[in-house]
Amino acid sequence: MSVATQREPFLVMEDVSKVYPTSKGPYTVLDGVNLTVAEGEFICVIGHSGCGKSTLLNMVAGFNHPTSGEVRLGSKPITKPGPDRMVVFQNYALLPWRTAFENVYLAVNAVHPNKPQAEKRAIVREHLAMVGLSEAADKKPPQLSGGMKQRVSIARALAIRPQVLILDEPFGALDAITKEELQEELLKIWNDHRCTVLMITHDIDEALFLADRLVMMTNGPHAKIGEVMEIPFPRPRDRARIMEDPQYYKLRNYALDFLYHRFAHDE
Ligand SMILES: Nc1ncnc2c1ncn2[C@@H]1O[C@H](COP(=O)(O)OP(=O)(O)OP(=O)(O)O)[C@@H](O)[C@H]1O
Repeated sequence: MSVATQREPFLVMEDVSKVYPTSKGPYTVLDGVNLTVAEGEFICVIGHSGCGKSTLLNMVAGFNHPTSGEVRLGSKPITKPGPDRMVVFQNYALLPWRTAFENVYLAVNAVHPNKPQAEKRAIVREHLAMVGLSEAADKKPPQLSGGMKQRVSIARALAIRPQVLILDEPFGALDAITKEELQEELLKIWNDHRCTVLMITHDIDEALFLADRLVMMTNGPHAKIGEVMEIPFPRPRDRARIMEDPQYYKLRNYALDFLYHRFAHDE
């Protein structure tokens, strides 16, 4: 039995479909997506480019709405963005003319305008420290490496203390070593704070290291959830140890087979 079925449903996608109007007529991206996520779960979503992963996560963020069906958090339908759900994008989305500190401060200030300034500054410092960026607080994004910029984005999202952290391929633009470092940091932060995480990735090894469950989407149009894989490795996870586990390769091959044989892309 999955973690989600053992616990109260927290985030629910119920029969979600999305149709975009296009010049060639209606284009059905998602068709009947159902997923129940428990509070504190770490979910990775994988699927070929264009199948609708961002469309789905944007509905959880509240930037986009289902054409039919419903996305609920707690028992409330999600209708608009809110500080209970924060998004980290692949391209960081930082203000380049503001320092790392200011980028995080602006978000904290937007959500807590009435908190005393000293308290807001303390929240910013705490979260920059959490991602190892205390020394770089006064640097602006052009002076930061890709990994550092993504750390600022993660600090900014977490400083709001969201219930759901949505990560849209956050490490896709980083080199392999930086990516592994950030995966370790994200996992440590998640272990300490346990918010619910939804993360899009194209990297099966990343998903196997991070997630409780891997959601595998079929190809679009009319994409849906093909399968959900339970990732059974105990936590805290150690990358070297799980890679020695024979189950690791079984799960990896299963996901690869799903993507490259059963739902191979046409092109
Ligand atoms: N506003 C829109 N109007 C029309 N079509 C759209 C719109 N937004 C997305 N699409 C189409 O919907 C499909 C799904 O897009 P989406 O970005 O959700 O996919 P994805 O799985 O996240 O892709 P990738 O992995 O490349 O980021 C694509 O074919 C895209 O062109």
